[in-house]
Amino acid sequence: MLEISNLHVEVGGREVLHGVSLKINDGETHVLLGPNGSGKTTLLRTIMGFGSSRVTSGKILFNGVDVTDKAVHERAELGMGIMFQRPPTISGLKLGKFLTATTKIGEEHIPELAERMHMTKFLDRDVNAGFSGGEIKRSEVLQLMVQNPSFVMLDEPESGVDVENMELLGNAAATLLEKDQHMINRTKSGLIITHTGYILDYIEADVGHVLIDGQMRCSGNPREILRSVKTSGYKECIACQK
Ligand SMILES: Nc1ncnc2c1ncn2[C@@H]1O[C@H](COP(=O)(O)OP(=O)(O)OP(=O)(O)O)[C@@H](O)[C@H]1O
Repeated sequence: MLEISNLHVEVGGREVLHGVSLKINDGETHVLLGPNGSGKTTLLRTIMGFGSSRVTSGKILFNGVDVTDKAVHERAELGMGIMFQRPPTISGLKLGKFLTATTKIGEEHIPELAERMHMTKFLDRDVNAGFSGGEIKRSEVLQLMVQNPSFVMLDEPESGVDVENMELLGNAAATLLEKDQHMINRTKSGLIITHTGYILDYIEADVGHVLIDGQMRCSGNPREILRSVKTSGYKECIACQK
């Protein structure tokens, strides 16, 4: 579904990603770990096409289409969706109107999904205006549910979320990624940034990657990588690479 080759990316005039390659097949979920500031969010924003990230070389193929120079809305049309770590407030735009404008599954499904994400009373509020940390996460996942992307990117879905909301978000993310379907029938793929790995209690991920200083240093079993990082920090990954 997604194939990134030798991607170099500048942000604010400085190269942040130094030749990142990544392949995610149909139905696979990958998790991305790495120290603060290593370039994880930059990678997701670059895949989605946000202008702040400038691709200086390399290529992003999505279902065989070269999207490297495509606009965000074109990538969204092709089936990409992202949950931001810190989404902006959109004053003057009600969440309900936003969902109606962006839905791919039909607006008749919005009330039921809003209810599932405990967001019904937020539909009349401006997008993210005064939302708490957990409410923002629920709003972001609700937006993805109505957009129904085939490639789902989640940037730290666990941060600032209490135990009950984690369960709600984790189960919703599993639905987004069709985790109830057998692998061979699954059409959705995902890339999830996590520091804690809590999301892995709800989503069985297939591959884990470690990004350090803008380079992929390691790929493998996500739970093994997480265990190693929790025990020894990222120095094991650096030593292993060397
Ligand atoms: N607009 C910008 N201008 C300058 N530098 C930027 C800009 N956006 C990001 N950066 C820098 O790029 C580097 C990578 O940032 P990024 O947000 O991708 O890291 P991250 O791995 O997601 O970190 P975290 O785990 O803390 O969320 C950081 O050093 C950050 O300060």
